[in-house]
Amino acid sequence: MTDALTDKARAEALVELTGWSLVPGREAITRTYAFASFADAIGFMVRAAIHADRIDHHPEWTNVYRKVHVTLTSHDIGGLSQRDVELARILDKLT
Ligand SMILES: C[C@H](O)[C@H](O)[C@H]1CNC2=NC(N)=NC(=O)C2=N1
Repeated sequence: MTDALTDKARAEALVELTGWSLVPGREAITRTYAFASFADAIGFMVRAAIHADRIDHHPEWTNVYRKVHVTLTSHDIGGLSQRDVELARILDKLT
């Protein structure tokens, strides 16, 4: 379990996490990744899934052809936590 981000930590995270934005009306952040091919998008999802499971924090996501839409929130606390920031950093590194 983890605590909700403070307003300051949330603002700092959004500055650092280029390409991520708050989901209107939700305690969640979102980013869309675009890949060169469907195979690249699925390859990303497979690698990301292994990392997500390792840190026990799991994305909400959908794939449409070459794109992967990711939403991160901490269901346990009904809000944003450092675990969302950690997973966002990991996903960004995988691309
Ligand atoms: C018991 C287990 O650690 C929790 O249910 C984890 C699993 N993965 C999770 N993933 C996400 N995104 N939010 C959670 O609150 C969460 N909780």
